[in-house]
Amino acid sequence: MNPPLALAMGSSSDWETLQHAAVLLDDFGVAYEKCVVSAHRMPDDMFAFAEGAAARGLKAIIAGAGGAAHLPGMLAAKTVVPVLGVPVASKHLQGVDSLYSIVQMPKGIPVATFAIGPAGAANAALFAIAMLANEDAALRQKLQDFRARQTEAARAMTQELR
Ligand SMILES: Nc1c(C(=O)O)ncn1[C@@H]1O[C@H](COP(=O)(O)O)[C@@H](O)[C@H]1O
Repeated sequence: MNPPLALAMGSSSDWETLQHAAVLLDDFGVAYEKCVVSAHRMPDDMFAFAEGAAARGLKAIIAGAGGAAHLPGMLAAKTVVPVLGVPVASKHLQGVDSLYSIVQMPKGIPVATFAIGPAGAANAALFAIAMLANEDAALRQKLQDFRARQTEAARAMTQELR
């Protein structure tokens, strides 16, 4: 069976950020493909990737990119598979450029946009898991268990103050 999710990124340098999504997907036992597919460095490959996404059975694409981050929007332009955009922190503008590039999509081609950096990558994975959980009761239970553990960990924080 083909994996339901893809992690796409503009450069291998984005993996440091996107791996925070991968770790969560691994923990939840959700399969994914991963690739570097830059919109401006390899546009033909990026088009082929996006055009084949639905036929490969992808249910969502988590796309991370930094700087002038065209990738999530360009993928969304070429497929109706939902694209979850992760702004990667950039060297000079700390990822504000990436965030604005991804979040400010003109009306008509949406990209769901997450926070800059590792937290955004992790939340994109959790969001994708929640989407898949709509059709998968076991996965929904895992997500609820994850939330319950997180709540317990947060409650335990008060004890740490003593
Ligand atoms: N934003 C994009 C795209 C794109 O949007 O197509 N392709 C590469 N990049 C970004 O360039 C940054 C620097 O890349 P290098 O580290 O390879 O120089 C990365 O964060 C990547 O996402």
